[in-house]
Amino acid sequence: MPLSNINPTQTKAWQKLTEIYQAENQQSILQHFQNDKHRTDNFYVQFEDLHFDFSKNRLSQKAFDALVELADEVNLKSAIKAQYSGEPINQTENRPVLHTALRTKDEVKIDEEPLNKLVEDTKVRMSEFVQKVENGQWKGFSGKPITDVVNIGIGGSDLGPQMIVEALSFYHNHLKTHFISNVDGDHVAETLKNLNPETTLCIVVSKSFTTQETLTNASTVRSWFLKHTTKNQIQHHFVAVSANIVKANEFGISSDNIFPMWDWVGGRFSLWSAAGLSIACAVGFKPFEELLHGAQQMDEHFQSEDLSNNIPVILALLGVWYNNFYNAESEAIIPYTQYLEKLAPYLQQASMESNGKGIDRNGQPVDYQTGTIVWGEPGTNAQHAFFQLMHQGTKLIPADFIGFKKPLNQYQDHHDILMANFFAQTEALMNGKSEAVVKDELKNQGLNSEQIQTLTPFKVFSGNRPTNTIIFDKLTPKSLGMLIAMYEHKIFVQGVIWNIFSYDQWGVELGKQLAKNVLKDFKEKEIITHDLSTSKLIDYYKN
Ligand SMILES: O=P(O)(O)OC[C@H]1O[C@H](O)[C@H](O)[C@@H](O)[C@@H]1O
Repeated sequence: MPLSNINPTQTKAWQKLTEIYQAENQQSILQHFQNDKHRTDNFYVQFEDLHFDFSKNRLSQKAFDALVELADEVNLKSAIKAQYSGEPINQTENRPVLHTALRTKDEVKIDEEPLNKLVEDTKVRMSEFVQKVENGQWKGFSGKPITDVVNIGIGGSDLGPQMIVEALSFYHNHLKTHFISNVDGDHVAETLKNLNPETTLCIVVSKSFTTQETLTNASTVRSWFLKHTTKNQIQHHFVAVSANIVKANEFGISSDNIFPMWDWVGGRFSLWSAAGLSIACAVGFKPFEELLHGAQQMDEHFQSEDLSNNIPVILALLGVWYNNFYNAESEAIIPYTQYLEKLAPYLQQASMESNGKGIDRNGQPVDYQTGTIVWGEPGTNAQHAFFQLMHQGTKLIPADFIGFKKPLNQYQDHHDILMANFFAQTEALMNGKSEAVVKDELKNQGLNSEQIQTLTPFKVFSGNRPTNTIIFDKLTPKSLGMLIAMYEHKIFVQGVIWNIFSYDQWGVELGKQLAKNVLKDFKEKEIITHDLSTSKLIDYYKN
């Protein structure tokens, strides 16, 4: 059964939400606290070691209830069922969406064909491979063990693995992991500079094995190897992860060295598959399985928990509330750990490639806003960069603050300062600072009344800026798996509500197509018609 096809703005719940918004949008978060003494109990969910507090939002209980009704009215529950049961909910590509099958023990089938064995067999192969590389059994052409692993891929074949590898740095083994993604030759050059071909292993990750950037980078790295070794021995240094075995073979990678990807796993959701081989190489296979286990726990929560107590659903509904009623354009992700430096770039692809769509599931242009702009940086650095705008700017930027109770390294004093900032920022964003308080402070500093009058407006914080607080005990492979699966499901829920297809990405094709034409212009002097502006610019580049 396809996903239901409901314009969200035509639902009863949307009507209700519009009325609630009109009646309540002038109420501050602080007023909501005054109106509801149990707000901190009502607006939080504890699941495993995940503490999710959403009390600091411009949201009354009534608005929250209506948002849950919206999820109900667009048949979210049956959409979740459809996804997990392998129905082709990626309709424009006629594919199921089953990255969740990579982390479940339940039986999963597509058209009566069970997938579990495929998944398990691949995991066994991955585990054996990783073990060999880790313990030095896998040798380079000159008989030396591998010291460096290079992931060559782009988009989903890079961002997820790279983000996780970086996030789990604390758990790394002796292997050094590198990522080459950009077709910019400087990226390859800088990476190869410090590598020894004798001890380097490349994992070429490309679901299609036709991606221009990845093939260009992989060919350059292959040539680098061929300067030092023979064609036959290259097998010691190249493995591939792909759904296109033929193309990977053509590139020169033997079938024994190819790990499968499947069309029922979208690129940006593929880190749980063999696309995560670089993760497993960096931390070992067991921690990789713990990552999957964390994600699987979040899957269970998402599937079985009531909508009103369901963390990804609540996150998604809050996003819709701000995007469609408060007209917020973006949302910030602020992890208070340097390990999650790559979380925002990863979520940009996961979210913006999924929900950056303007055509609904009827094939009609939508007349409401869809995908938000996702951005962010770790705290406290972000505080010294863009928090000025979040505190006093004219834009409403709802933010997720992600923190951990315990640090991974020994510097507890640092962690206390970090977390003090974490709590203080959400407090400041919500409470702001009133004119009266500012005036008092300036008076105490000895300023005269004229000076106080002049300075006060600049020092006032309006507050009322919403945040979610997400706290785990510790950054572990398991908690990381939960966190990432939580955002995956948030994205899915929003796509269902906005009545768009979240799992295709046609919008990336046009640029690729035109780049091929431009390249032809560079190389073959064959003139292709461009618009005047582009022609002039190409001419400038060529001459
Ligand atoms: O894995 P590949 O087939 O090389 O694709 C790599 C990436 O390129 C595409 O253009 C898409 O935008 C991404 O969703 C995808 O992850």
